[in-house]
Amino acid sequence: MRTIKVGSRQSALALTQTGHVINDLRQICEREGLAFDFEVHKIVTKGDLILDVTLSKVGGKGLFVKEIEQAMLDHKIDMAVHSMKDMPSELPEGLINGAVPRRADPRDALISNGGLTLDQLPEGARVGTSSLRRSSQLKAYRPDLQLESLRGNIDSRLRKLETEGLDAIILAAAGLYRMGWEDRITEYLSETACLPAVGQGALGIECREDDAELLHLLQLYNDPETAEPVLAERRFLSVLNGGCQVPIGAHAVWVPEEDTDSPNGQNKLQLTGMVGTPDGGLILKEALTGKDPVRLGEEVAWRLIERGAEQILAEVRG
Ligand SMILES: NCc1[nH]cc(CCC(=O)O)c1CC(=O)O
Repeated sequence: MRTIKVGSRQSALALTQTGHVINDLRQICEREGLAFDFEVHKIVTKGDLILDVTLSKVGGKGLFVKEIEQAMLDHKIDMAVHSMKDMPSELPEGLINGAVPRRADPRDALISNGGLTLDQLPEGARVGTSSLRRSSQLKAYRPDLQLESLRGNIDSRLRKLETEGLDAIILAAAGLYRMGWEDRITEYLSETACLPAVGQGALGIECREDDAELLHLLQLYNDPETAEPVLAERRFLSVLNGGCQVPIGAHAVWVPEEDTDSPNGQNKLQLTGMVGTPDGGLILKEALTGKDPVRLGEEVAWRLIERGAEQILAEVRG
């Protein structure tokens, strides 16, 4: 019996996600007759220590994962569960993404006081979000809204809806579901109003690339129907050299291929990508379909680059 040491951040969401994954893995082990046990090791990351600072000011990709990756390389832990949208596009030498489990709801959710939808919020309403992607798109959709910075873990963000006198906040639906707090959701935002972050709602499971035993288990947990769209989104992001601190969004879904004789209707991917200015004055959006997730991600990124995406991003990074 091997005990897999699972590293996790201490936030309620991270520990809950890690717990869900361990439950799933235990079930696979039972079904397949594999002898693994699991124990959680809590790790404090740089991102956790500066939760009250606007992330775009701190900069640096992978603020929440560096310490965890070092512990893995040092064999202090064997694997870690990450929110895909917090995972840097390039992993350090020696580590790989061993599985992408089935994706949860990728949409952003509005949590408002009094149950008002985005369209019903009063003129000049104060909406909390720390994400440039969300504020850019919301300002484009409703230029009258006052976007306020909102940082912290999702539990403290929900509290701030009351304590900071905000009219509404925006959070990822997936995080609320995993915490069992989906009853707080007032409205799921459409992709027209707010295209989600790359990888939103998906998890990634990182481990050492030479850990064949663990990789065998993780392969049984991988969901290709999630992994491929997420790969397209992540390729898109890395061509634009983005992270979660720039106003970039993307979402890929499976769509039926119209021009096929196959009775089952073979599927292809449809990727929508966006880059916006922080003030919402300009939102560039492109959607394409294709079979190869990597090429699709690149093509959507190139289309946006042709339309000036790199100038927008250069200004944001300024
Ligand atoms: N940036 C923090 C973060 N990372 C993952 C989630 C939610 C879960 C997910 O998107 O998978 C959140 C909170 C949020 O954006 O509301």
